[in-house]
Amino acid sequence: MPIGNFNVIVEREDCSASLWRNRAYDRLKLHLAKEFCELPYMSYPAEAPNYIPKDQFIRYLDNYIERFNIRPKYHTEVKSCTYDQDKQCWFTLAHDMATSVDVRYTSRFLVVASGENSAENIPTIHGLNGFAGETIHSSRYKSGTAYSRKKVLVVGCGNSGMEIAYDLASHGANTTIVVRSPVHVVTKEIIRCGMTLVQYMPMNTVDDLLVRMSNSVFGDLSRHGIVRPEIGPLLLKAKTGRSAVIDVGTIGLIKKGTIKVVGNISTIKGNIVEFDGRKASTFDAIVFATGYKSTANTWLKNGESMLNGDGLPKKEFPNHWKGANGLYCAGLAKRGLAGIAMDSRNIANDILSSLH
Ligand SMILES: NC(=O)C1=CN([C@@H]2O[C@H](COP(=O)(O)OP(=O)(O)OC[C@H]3O[C@@H](n4cnc5c(N)ncnc54)[C@H](OP(=O)(O)O)[C@@H]3O)[C@@H](O)[C@H]2O)C=CC1
Ligand SMILES: O=C(O)C(=O)Cc1c[nH]c2ccccc12
Repeated sequence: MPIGNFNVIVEREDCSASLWRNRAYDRLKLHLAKEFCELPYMSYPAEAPNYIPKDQFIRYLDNYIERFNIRPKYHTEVKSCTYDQDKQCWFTLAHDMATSVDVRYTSRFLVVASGENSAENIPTIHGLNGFAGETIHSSRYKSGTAYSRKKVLVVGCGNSGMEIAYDLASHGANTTIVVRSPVHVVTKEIIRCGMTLVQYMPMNTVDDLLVRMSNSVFGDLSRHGIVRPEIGPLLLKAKTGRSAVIDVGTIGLIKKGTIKVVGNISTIKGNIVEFDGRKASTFDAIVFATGYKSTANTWLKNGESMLNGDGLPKKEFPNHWKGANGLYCAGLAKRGLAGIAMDSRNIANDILSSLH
């Protein structure tokens, strides 16, 4: 039956908790099909330190759904989720983008797993509206090919900014990156080691080790404008949600002078960007690798028991993952991969116990 812009509504009762728990995966695969294959770490030259062949990554995803018997619902966008007090269930309106069909799900449980990294966050910067060049958020960045020989400023030195800066420089862009705060640069082996050890040892002991190992790999980067935070990488993640950055080759290019590091932007005038404590430069393009916002509050209609207006949990960790009426959230506590794993276990156990 036609409703608004949509063509057909299909009634379905088979929505399981796992389907919603895996909404993030669903989105990932959708992106993969359309865009991911062109993202920086897929397009690195094969000799780059962390190069992952595209087919290997896709194989990993396929193995994952097979191993856990997940049936992802691809190309589907959730429009709204509302709790129906009378029927005591969650009512979800979704849109199948492949067929332009609307699908209605009813479920006893609803798990919000749409992530902290949902909508682009672009900061307010004086003069940005009048910037004469191109501006793009990291979420829409695909490859450095189009930026060859251009002067590009990357704003933000999280994992996105550092990867994109490497990709731009590898494609011959004259690349500068804004590093405004202290950051922990690590290797993927070091962070993996830390995530394993912290399951058995105190966090500060592990953090000490991670900082020592990282310093021995990268040396003191302060003369290049990169300073370590006072607290270790794992505690920083737990306290502030800020991730360590896995180097993909960017640090080598910074040391060589191929990628330049600058401090915070103070103002933009035409195509001239001025920085704190440093003279201004002109740029052809600015890539905003300035992070994301949750958007769960836009489609979750009566989730006040769990989320605030920013689409993040109201309750403090570790009690953030459960709302009222079978509502849960996984991966919204800014606790990284370990936090997501913890949420998933709590939610699965809670659902299991309420089914008995
Ligand atoms: N290969 C991987 O594993 C990858 C993982 N990720 C993950 O995805 C998530 C999102 O990452 P990402 O997109 O990098 O976003 P992040 O939120 O991690 O980083 C945003 C960066 O932008 C900076 N920033 C924000 N506003 C400004 C501003 N006005 N001026 C200057 N700098 C600013 C922040 O600095 P400040 O700290 O000062 O606020 C921070 O360095 C993270 O968890 C990350 O670890 C992302 C890419 C690849
Ligand atoms: O779990 C997190 O988010 C962490 O901060 C540790 C971590 C796991 N995988 C990563 C990839 C890039 C940077 C940090 C991590």
